[in-house]
Amino acid sequence: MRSSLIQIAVNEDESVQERRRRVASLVRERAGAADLVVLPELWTTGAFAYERFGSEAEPLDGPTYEAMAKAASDAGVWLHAGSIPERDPDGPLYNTSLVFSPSGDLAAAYRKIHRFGFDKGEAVMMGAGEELVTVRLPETVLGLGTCYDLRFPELFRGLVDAGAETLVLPAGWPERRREHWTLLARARAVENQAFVLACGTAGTHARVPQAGHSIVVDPWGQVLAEAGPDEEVLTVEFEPGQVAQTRELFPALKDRMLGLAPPRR
Ligand SMILES: O=C(O)CCC(=O)C(=O)O
Repeated sequence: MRSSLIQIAVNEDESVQERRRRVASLVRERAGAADLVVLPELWTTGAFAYERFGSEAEPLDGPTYEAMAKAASDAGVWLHAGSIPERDPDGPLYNTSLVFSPSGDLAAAYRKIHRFGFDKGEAVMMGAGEELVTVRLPETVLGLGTCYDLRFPELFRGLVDAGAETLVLPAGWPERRREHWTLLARARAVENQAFVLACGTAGTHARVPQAGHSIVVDPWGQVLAEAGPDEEVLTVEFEPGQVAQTRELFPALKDRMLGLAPPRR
């Protein structure tokens, strides 16, 4: 299976409309070169451009949905289109990822569960998703997470319990915590014996330099490919059957001890 992670530069000198057009053509260029294309988190606004979340929020089937559905079908690829600031007509904003099939149909939408910012930004401006989401492709089952979710291993265990073999994580991870990004991506791959495809952004927005360094890790924790700091298309070929092989040869997931009693005092 071939996958391309499109590490987009999100800078403030490009309008949302221009970036949407540019990204759609980058996706189209993957026709024949990838089965699955992955984009980063909140690439229309930038993950740290909190002040633009409200003004640039879209309904689920808004302009980014339309452009990405068409790009997926033009290219004939599965497209994890990263995430958008979603405006729910009856509720708050959400940080919502969209996955399209090669015919341009929406295969899944995932609302980010762990919101970043503690007492500001996304954590106060957006609602929290409540549902784990997996997507069955012909070659593998995707499990979806977004950026800050990477810090919460129980989410990925939940996805593995639901059948996930390839964990896909769009992000807008900042440069100042890049070491955590690489370490946690590898940790999630090793502990879940799953592929991790983690696609970040490049550039600087809201004065926050982005880490780039999108990364693909195999179920043994080996880094198959890693991007540099700038805009880049990272393409990797991997063997989805390696998940079952790893889980059979080294069946640590079967040794989980669930429901442990709490300490007595
Ligand atoms: O956890 C981190 O260090 C970064 C998370 C983040 O930037 C996000 O979720 O948008």
